[in-house]
Order: sequence, then structure tokens, then C-alpha cells
Amino acid sequence: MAAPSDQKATIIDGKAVAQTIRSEIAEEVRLLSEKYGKVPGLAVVIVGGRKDSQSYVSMKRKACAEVGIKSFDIDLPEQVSEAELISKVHELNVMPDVHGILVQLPLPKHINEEKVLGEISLEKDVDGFHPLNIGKLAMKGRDPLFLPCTPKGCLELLKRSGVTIKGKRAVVVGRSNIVGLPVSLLLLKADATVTIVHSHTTDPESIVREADIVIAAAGQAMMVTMGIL
Ligand SMILES: Nc1nc2c(c(=O)[nH]1)N[C@@H](CN(C=O)c1ccc(C(=O)N[C@@H](CCC(=O)O)C(=O)O)cc1)CN2
Repeated sequence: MAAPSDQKATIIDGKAVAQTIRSEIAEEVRLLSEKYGKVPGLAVVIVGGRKDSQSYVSMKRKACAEVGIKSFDIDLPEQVSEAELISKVHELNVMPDVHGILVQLPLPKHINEEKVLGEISLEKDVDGFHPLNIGKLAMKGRDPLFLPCTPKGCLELLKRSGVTIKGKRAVVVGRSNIVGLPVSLLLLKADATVTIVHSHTTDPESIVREADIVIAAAGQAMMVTMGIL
């Protein structure tokens, strides 16, 4: 987030916000289970043994346990075929206790990611990566059923920190399908004026300097420093 040079920057305590959100979700889950005798179920699918993916998946499963969501752990070997993975997705699509399906990315090179994500039932696409959900995110007056979690988290942090988005100049650094692009679309939906800065942008620093809000989503820590802001 940018602060003009004559203002002090405030560091947002993301961990405290996350804890508050987890408590809110835990309460929602408790009420749901009291009312309907059911708990939400999330299938977390991981293919292969990438250390970073294993670590993100284990955090997701731990977070489920913490709030009372039942997690279905699907761990598939690196060599699993695209057809086998898609067949697993189809199986999860019709399981009544599974309300959300998340396929951890990236997938091994021999698997077509777009094809797999397109097979997840729209109603269970909790990552919001299905082309129809992303398409709705990009359209005025349409709302996707789910939003990608990191972009949603960025906006939640801004809102819960009292930052007004409407009418602000927002600059997003990076245009990935997982963070940069969807966070730009979300900011646009929240009535910001949005610019995306990427590897082919000329003089990105001058664009970032003019921003009221900066979201660094280039996958490289410390890329946007206070010097630029
Ligand atoms: N199915 C999915 N696969 C992947 C996703 C996803 O949202 N759904 N995102 C990434 C991996 N990932 C979560 O799974 C993830 C990675 C990194 C971050 C993040 O916010 N990183 C911060 C640093 C946080 C820290 O201090 O540790 C950053 O980059 O600034 C969020 C989510 C790919 N696969």
C-alpha cells in the first residue's frame, strides 16, 4: 500500500486479521452444523511432492481443522495421468459431503491445468479458477460464485484496515492468473482505477509512485520498496 512520502506508513498485522477471520468462520461452521447437522467439506487435491505445494496444502488442511471444516485429503503421485486426475475430480464433483474442491497448482508438466480446472463443478470451484467464474469476475454486473483466495485476502485486508478503494488509483505489479489478474479485476469491481504493471511496462516506478494503493503480486519479495513509494 502506498503512502505519500510526507505520511507515515502503517504496517497491517495480517496474522491478527487472519485469526479474526478464522474465528468468524469457525462460528459460521458451528451455526451451520447446529442448524443442519452437517459440516462443510473441502477436498484438497495435490499431485506430486513439490515442497512448496506440500507446505501450502498442509496449511490449508490445518486451517480446515482449526475452523471445523472436514478436509478430504487427496494425495496423488507425480506420475498420475491427466485422465486419472480428471476422473478423481468427477468423483469429488458428485460426493455430497464435499462442498468445495481445490486442486493445488502448479500441476506436473504432463497435465493440462486448464483442462483439469475446467472439470471442477462450478458450484464446488472454491478457488474460483474455473473459466466461467473468472469470466464473471471480469464482467460488469456479474458475480462469480467464488473468488480466488489471495486476491480476496488482499481486498479483505484493505477493507478491514479501513482503506477506501472506490475512486483510488490502484497499481498491481504482476499479471498472473492466480493473483495479479484477478486482484486487478476485484479492484476494478470495487471502483478503483486500475493499472497493471508487468515485465514489459516502461518505467514502472513512475506508475507505482502515482498510486494510492499498490499490490505487489510479482512473486518476488521486496520488489516494491519504500524508496519507490
Ligand atoms: N489451487 C491453488 N493453487 C495455488 C494457489 C491457490 O490459491 N490455489 N496459490 C499459490 C500457492 N499458494 C497457496 O496455495 C500461495 C502462495 C503464496 C501466497 C502469498 O501470499 N505469499 C506471500 C508471502 C507470504 C509469506 O510471507 O509467507 C507473497 O508472495 O508475498 C499465497 C498463496 C499457487 N498455487
